[in-house]
Amino acid sequence: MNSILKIEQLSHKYSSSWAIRDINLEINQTGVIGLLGSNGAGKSTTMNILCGVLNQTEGTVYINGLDTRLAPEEAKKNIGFLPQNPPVYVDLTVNEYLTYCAELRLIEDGKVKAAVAEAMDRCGIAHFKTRLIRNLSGGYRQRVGIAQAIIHKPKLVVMDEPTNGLDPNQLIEARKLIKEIATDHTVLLSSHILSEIHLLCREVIMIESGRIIFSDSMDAFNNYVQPNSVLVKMENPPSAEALQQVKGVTKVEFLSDRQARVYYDGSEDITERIIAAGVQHEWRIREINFDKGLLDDIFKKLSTQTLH
Ligand SMILES: Nc1ncnc2c1ncn2[C@@H]1O[C@H](COP(=O)(O)OP(=O)(O)OP(=O)(O)O)[C@@H](O)[C@H]1O
Repeated sequence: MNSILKIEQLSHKYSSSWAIRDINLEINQTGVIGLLGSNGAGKSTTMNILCGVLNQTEGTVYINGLDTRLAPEEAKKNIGFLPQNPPVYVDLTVNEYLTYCAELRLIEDGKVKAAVAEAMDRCGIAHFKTRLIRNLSGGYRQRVGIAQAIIHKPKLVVMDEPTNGLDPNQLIEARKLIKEIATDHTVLLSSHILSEIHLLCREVIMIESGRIIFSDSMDAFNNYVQPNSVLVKMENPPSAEALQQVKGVTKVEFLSDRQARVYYDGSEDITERIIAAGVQHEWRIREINFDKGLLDDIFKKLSTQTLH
């Protein structure tokens, strides 16, 4: 059977410098696969090549066994793409825009209506079908972007930083939708936020300076990386001493009035414990994330090794 995605020795050069170098990978299953890398690591370049938006300098991409250079139209039937800034036409209604996308995807005339209805249903936007896209919130626009990416039922759905810029509620909804989409599609999703990849992905591919430095399951990644701090945002924060009373917490640093970096002893249930204490003492916790600063340490650690 053909792999859903196979990349061989992919490299790309913009004018004089290489943005990605010798990327090799193969994906055979549904689920969410994370492409994790800091800004400028080469995520968008890789995704743009996969989706045929950019022509690679060297190497080959196969989608469902089809070489994207030799059979671009056929290969593209198997890909849906949600770019970093989706080209959503704001003067069209949701229904008009998705109908247009379905036609672009060469869905047969008689099947367009049903395809649009199914994509809207799946993305929870059917009730907004006659609304102009300009009048939708960021979260709903993002859903329209996801709907266009799945309208032709591609095997592979590529999403470039899909949760960027969403507020906490929209984030929760977007994650739920992406996980649901991944039950019968392969979703390749990029992010520079480790906690995002942690929450969403079955497998993780880390890219740094245009090269893959780690590629394995999330479990393998978790065994490898031991985060030891979380960032906690609170509306009504306690003193550092009070936070330090939570079992497992080893040190607390306030980064601003309402945000603390909380170091802990590696306990898996540290977030639950902080939340329970927060509820009990009314700290009004708004967000808890594994410390993003940590990513740099992981990159440093991995960059000095050859893990594939
Ligand atoms: N059109 C371009 N012309 C020249 N260099 C580019 C161009 N696009 C990207 N680059 C460079 O290629 C490298 C990889 O960029 P890319 O956008 O793929 O990274 P990224 O991981 O997606 O980062 P970000 O999250 O910031 O989008 C960077 O050094 C970037 O400056």
